[in-house]
Amino acid sequence: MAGLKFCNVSKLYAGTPALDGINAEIGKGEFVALLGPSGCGKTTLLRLTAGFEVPDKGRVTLDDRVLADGGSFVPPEDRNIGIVFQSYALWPHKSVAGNVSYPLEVKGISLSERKRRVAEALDLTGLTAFADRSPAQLSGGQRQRVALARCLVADPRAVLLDEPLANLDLALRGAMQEAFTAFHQRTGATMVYVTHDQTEALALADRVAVMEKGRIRQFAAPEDLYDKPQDCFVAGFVGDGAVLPVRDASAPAAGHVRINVLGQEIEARSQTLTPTHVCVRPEQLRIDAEGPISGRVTACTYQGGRFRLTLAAHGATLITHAPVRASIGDELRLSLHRPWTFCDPSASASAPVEAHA
Ligand SMILES: Nc1ncnc2c1ncn2[C@@H]1O[C@H](COP(=O)(O)OP(=O)(O)OP(=O)(O)O)[C@@H](O)[C@H]1O
Repeated sequence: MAGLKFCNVSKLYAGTPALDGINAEIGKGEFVALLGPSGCGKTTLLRLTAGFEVPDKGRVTLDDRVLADGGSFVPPEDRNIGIVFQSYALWPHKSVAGNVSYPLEVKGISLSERKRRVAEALDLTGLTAFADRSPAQLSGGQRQRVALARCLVADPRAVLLDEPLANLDLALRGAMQEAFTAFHQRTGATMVYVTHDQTEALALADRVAVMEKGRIRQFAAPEDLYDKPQDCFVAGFVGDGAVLPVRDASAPAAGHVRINVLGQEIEARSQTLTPTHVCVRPEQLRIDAEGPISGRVTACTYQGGRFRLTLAAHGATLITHAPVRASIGDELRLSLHRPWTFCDPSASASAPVEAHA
């Protein structure tokens, strides 16, 4: 399996950029998720990789083979890239084995070789027992696994997955996420997975590219996106919590700053000496009878094993977790523990941003 590289790739629709100068490298065998709000360009980047779209600018390479670059363009059928769609796209009149075998028949592979490769793909996707069933006799998750097996049987150099779990219910999505992870570990395939569901992206991928308005805002491991977001968009889009402007930063030691936030001077983590914002995750804001910050509960929702509290404090909206239910209007004391700061001069210096739940 090969690595994918995007150099300064742009795509315009009617003069409006759907992709705007994408630079990214996806390593051989890496599982990468493209995450972002609707319309940010995730599907366009995937379609461009598959060869269904031609970039207006830039170069796409797979394992050092140029797929698209100015005048040169490799058509989809010659890229050897597998694609799994949300809609499964199975042949209804063919059996599971027949569906999986089809790409090999088209390539003129011999019957014995086809049988061997189909058996291997069915085994990898846990479908051996369903080989003779028709797609109509399968659940949604099983159909999606047939689509995955059919894509893999051709031994693609990379696998692209476009919101493959969007049509499944929550329980099945969880089971399929585990199936994808197990599958990736067994095959070592290079996988690019499009989703607007951050839980799915953070759970599955080695690295996540967070996109907004046709650009990649940050491309990092899930834990780094959550713990060390580089700008207000990523801090607000990934994970829960609040993003607040900071004042009067000073740097006592490398990796640390003292900042003024919520009326307190506190120590925060930082890679910059001049932070403009702080990202406060719920676990960094603790209910603490001795805490210096006062907050009023404005919402309380049960999240299974804990309550999520929304609080108004110093003109900002904060999020924390509590083991017991709180009432709207309760006044709580809070303390803040080593949040992460970053420099994002393009964001408004005074407007607090509430992160996504
Ligand atoms: N064929 C097209 N013609 C014109 N505009 C398009 C076309 N395809 C996509 N766009 C526009 O390009 C932008 C990026 O679309 P894209 O489908 O890549 O977004 P996305 O991040 O995949 O969104 P979603 O999560 O809703 O699928 C959007 O503004 C969209 O309206």
